[in-house]
Amino acid sequence: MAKPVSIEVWNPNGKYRVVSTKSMPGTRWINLLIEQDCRLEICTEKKTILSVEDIIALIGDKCDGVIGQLTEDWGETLFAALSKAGGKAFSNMAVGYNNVDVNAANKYGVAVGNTPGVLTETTAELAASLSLAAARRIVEADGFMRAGLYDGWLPHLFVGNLLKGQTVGVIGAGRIGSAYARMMVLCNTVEGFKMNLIYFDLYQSTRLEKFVTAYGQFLKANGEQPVTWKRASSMSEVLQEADVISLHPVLDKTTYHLINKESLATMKKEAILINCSRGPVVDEVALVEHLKQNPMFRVGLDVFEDEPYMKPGLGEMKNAIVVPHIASASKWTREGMATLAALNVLGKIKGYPVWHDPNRVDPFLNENAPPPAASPSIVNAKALGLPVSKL
Ligand SMILES: NC(=O)c1ccc[n+]([C@@H]2O[C@H](COP(=O)([O-])OP(=O)(O)OC[C@H]3O[C@@H](n4cnc5c(N)ncnc54)[C@H](O)[C@@H]3O)[C@@H](O)[C@H]2O)c1
Ligand SMILES: O=C(O)[C@H](O)CO
Repeated sequence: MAKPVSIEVWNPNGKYRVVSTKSMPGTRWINLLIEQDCRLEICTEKKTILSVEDIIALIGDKCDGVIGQLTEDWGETLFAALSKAGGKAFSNMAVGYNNVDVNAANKYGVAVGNTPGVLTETTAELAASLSLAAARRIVEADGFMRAGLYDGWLPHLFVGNLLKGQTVGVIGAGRIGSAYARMMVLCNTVEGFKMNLIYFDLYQSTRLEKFVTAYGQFLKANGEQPVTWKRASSMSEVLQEADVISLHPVLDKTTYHLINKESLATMKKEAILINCSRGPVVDEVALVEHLKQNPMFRVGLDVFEDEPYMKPGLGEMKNAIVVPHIASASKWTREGMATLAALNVLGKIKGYPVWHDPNRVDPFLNENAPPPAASPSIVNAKALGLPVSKL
């Protein structure tokens, strides 16, 4: 028998039982559920990553829906348990759902939600921060100051890279990759870094191309060097040409170890590599070796191959900046992710249709109006034949 797991209960007499495997930021998501007659149980276990057995215990005998986390293994076992308990909905509190076996969810008729859009800019900002920190060696310089090593200005002290006029490469120019590219090239209110853009994606990003073209024209009209863009025909073209490369694809079998010993060898010796997508997109052992061999090559990593661990040697590399998967960690975004995840589950429980455009979820995030009667983003809506909202 599974060990009981500690919980906090909201609205004990609610008709629908919804479980959240973690406490999530904000209270709007809680209020939205309890106003719609849900009994909400939030797991309060102290351990960071719940096991499949813990989650089975949380699901229990009757459960209408679960809000879960990207650290959990949502496969056949959990979807079978949820379905047996009468559950019809699961939502990750994340846009990435490589921890979810969507085929298993389909088999048990469980809708799978994710939280796109609300984290696009926040994640892109962290990728941009890592790019700047790596280019200007901020973490190294901070450590130097704290160690009391600074004894006066020197011409060679922590010389880094000027981004202006260099080329930024983006692999995976979807929502986040495009937002990052726009930040590195141009910006609506300030000048941006005026980098030229090269990107590789399975699909053309015409919106991004238009932005960069318009900014290039603006610069030219003002007597400045225009920025340029190029859609690469292969990832290797980006790796060879770009000075800063940021990874933003989904993780699947086409992107596993996209960056490996061979592809690293094709990059510029002083290139900067940023990963805010998923750890296994990079072969981390090969990366550590590359960092050792190329001290001017720098990386900024938010995600790791075997989270929460780093491969041996990575933590000692001065040319690596490492942060603990915090790219979406702004208050507004995390509260919004919680709201979207809760509404995904609630929508399915209430029999609402699925929102027609998961790239435009703003109406669900407006705190001053009730959310639309729809699930914001269900990734297997088509496979389950769920109706789409006409709102
Ligand atoms: N570090 C974090 O905290 C954090 C936060 C948010 C998202 N993410 C990760 O970022 C990913 C992207 O999020 P998004 O909202 O931009 O998703 P998105 O679906 O808008 O973009 C993903 C892009 O990857 C492209 N792609 C897929 N396979 C590819 C391949 N083989 N080569 C090149 N491009 C490929 C797709 O065509 C798409 O344009 C998520 O799946 C998630 O894993 C991480
Ligand atoms: O996929 C995601 O959403 C991130 O990894 C966490 O925000």
